[in-house]
Amino acid sequence: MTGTLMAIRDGLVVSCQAPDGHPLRRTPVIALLAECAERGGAVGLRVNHPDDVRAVKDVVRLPVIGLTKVVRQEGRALITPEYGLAEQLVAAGADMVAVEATEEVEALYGDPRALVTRIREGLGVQVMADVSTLEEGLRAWDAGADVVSSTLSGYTPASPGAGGEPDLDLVARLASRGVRTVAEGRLATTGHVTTAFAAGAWAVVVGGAVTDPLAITRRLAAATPLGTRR
Ligand SMILES: CC(=O)N[C@H](C=O)[C@@H](O)[C@H](O)[C@H](O)COP(=O)(O)O
Repeated sequence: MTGTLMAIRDGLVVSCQAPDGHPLRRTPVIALLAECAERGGAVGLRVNHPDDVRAVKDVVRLPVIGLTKVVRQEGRALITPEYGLAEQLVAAGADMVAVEATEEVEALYGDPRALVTRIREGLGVQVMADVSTLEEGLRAWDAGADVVSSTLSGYTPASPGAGGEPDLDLVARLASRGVRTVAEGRLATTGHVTTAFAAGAWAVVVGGAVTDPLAITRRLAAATPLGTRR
């Protein structure tokens, strides 16, 4: 095994993203977040959209897991549901591509396992399959995904939210079935990180807890006497 998978093994990947409408939603800002992550000891980055991938690759040497979120009128955004999007990410310099392998995406775009195979073979990059349940993870792994990530647990109808906590139980269940598994989604403390690795994680991905000062401020402000009275 080579490439990005080996580079991120046992390490921290920082997801450098900001949604539309967020004050940090500017490509140069995303590149600055990536630089902070690199200096802080991250071993990889997760970046949304070819423009941001290109800007980040210009300033850091870390491997980049690229994805493109497809925003829908209703419901959450889907993660790289089409081959053309993966092609653009790789052209922009992505070292690995993250695609969603959920029941939801299957209903709208067809079997994500075919997409996993097509990207691996057609673009020659490793694929991270973002899933929300054990079944989705096992299917993606059987289809040849290089690594499966718990990214979407808590965000699909098939996976009720875990009360704001990361779904490390899913990580443990996938890992115990021999699936190379990344712990991602709502990791916010060093305890989450160590528990994830104890559960068998290959790597961890942390986003908002590192890169979202708006959310961090909201959380801390809510704990003040003023915040609790609101
Ligand atoms: C659900 C979804 O679309 N997750 C996205 C996937 O790329 C990102 O918005 C998250 O920031 C990322 O998964 C890291 O998670 P957290 O920010 O909770 O550490």
